[in-house]
Amino acid sequence: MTREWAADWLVLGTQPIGNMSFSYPVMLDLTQRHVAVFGGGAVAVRKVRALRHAGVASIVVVSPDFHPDLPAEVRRLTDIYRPSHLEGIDLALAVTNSTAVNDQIVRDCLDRRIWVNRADTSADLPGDFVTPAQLQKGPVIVTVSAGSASLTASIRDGLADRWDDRWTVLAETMQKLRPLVVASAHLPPERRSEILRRLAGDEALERLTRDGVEGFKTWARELIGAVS
Ligand SMILES: C[C@@]1(CC(=O)O)c2cc3[nH]c(cc4nc(cc5[nH]c(cc(n2)[C@H]1CCC(=O)O)[C@@](C)(CC(=O)O)[C@@H]5CCC(=O)O)C(CC(=O)O)=C4CCC(=O)O)c(CCC(=O)O)c3CC(=O)O
Ligand SMILES: NC(=O)C1=CN([C@@H]2O[C@H](COP(=O)(O)OP(=O)(O)OC[C@H]3O[C@@H](n4cnc5c(N)ncnc54)[C@H](O)[C@@H]3O)[C@@H](O)[C@H]2O)C=CC1
Repeated sequence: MTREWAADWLVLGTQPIGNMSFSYPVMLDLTQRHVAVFGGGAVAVRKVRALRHAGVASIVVVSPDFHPDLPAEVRRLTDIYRPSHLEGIDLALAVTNSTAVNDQIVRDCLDRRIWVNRADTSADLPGDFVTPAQLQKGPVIVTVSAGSASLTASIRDGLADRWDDRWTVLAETMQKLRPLVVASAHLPPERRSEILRRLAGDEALERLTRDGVEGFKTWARELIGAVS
C-alpha cells in the first residue's frame, strides 16, 4: 500500500514544475533598448534595479502608485496601463497585481511583437521570458531557472557557496588576454584555440593555486608573448 502510494507520488513528481517552456537562455545587451515596466510595487523595484544594473538605455515605470524604494532616477508615469504606452518600447514587464491587466499587456505585446515578461504565471498567456536568479562574480554571470522562484533562488545560493574564486580570476584575466590572442592574426586558428583552452583549463587553475594571482598572470602573459 505504502509502496503504491510512493509510486503514485513519484509519477506525479515527474510532471514539469511550473511553466518550463522558457527553455532558450539568452544574455541581452539592453544598452540601446527602451523598457517599460507596468506596475510600481515591490516586484517592480526588484526588476528595475536589475535593469539599471544592466545599463538599459531608458526605463519608464507606468503605475497609479509607486513603491518608496523605486529608484528616484527612473522615469515614472502616473497612469494605469494603456496600449499607447507600448509605443517605442522594445521590452515590457507586466508586473501589476492584476492578472487581467497582465494578460492584456501580454496580448498587446504579442500583437506588436514586443518581448514581454510577466511576474505572475499564466498557462495561456505566459509571455516570452522569465527573469532568472543571478549570481555575479566579477565578469561571470551565472543564471538559474528552475520553474519556481524560491527553488531557483535556493539553487543560486547553493552555487554561490560552491563558487571557486579562481574562476573569477580566470575570467578577469581572459577579458584582457582574449582580445590579444584573437588579434594575433599571424597565428593559425588552431594555435589561437589552443592558447585560449590552456588559459581556461586545469593547467591555469593549477598555476593559480601554486603561484598565486600574480604568478598566474605572468604565466598567462608569457604564454601569449611566446607565440605573438
Ligand atoms: C515565473 C517568474 C516570472 C518572472 O518574474 O520572471 C516568477 C514568478 C513568481 N515569483 C513569485 C514569488 C517570489 N519570487 C521571488 C523572487 C524572484 N523571482 C524571480 C523570478 C521569477 N518569479 C520567474 C521564475 C524564475 C524561474 O524559476 O525560472 C527571481 C529569480 C528573479 C527576479 O524576478 O528578480 C527572484 C529571485 C530574487 C533573488 O535574487 O533572490 C520571491 C522572493 C522575494 O520577493 O524576495 C518571491 C516570494 C517567495 C515565493 O513565493 O517564492 C510568485 C508567487 C507570487 C504570489 O505569491 O502570488 C510568482 C508567480 C507564480 O509562481 O505563479
Ligand atoms: N515574479 C516575482 O518574483 C513575484 C511575482 N509576484 C506577482 O507579481 C505581482 C506584483 O507583485 P507586487 O509588486 O508585490 O505587488 P504590489 O501590489 O506591491 O504592486 C502592484 C502594482 O501594480 C500597480 N497596478 C495595478 N493595476 C495597474 C494597472 N492597470 N496599470 C499599471 N499598474 C497597475 C499597483 O498600483 C501597484 O503599484 C503579484 O500580484 C504576484 O502575482 C509576487 C511576488 C514575486
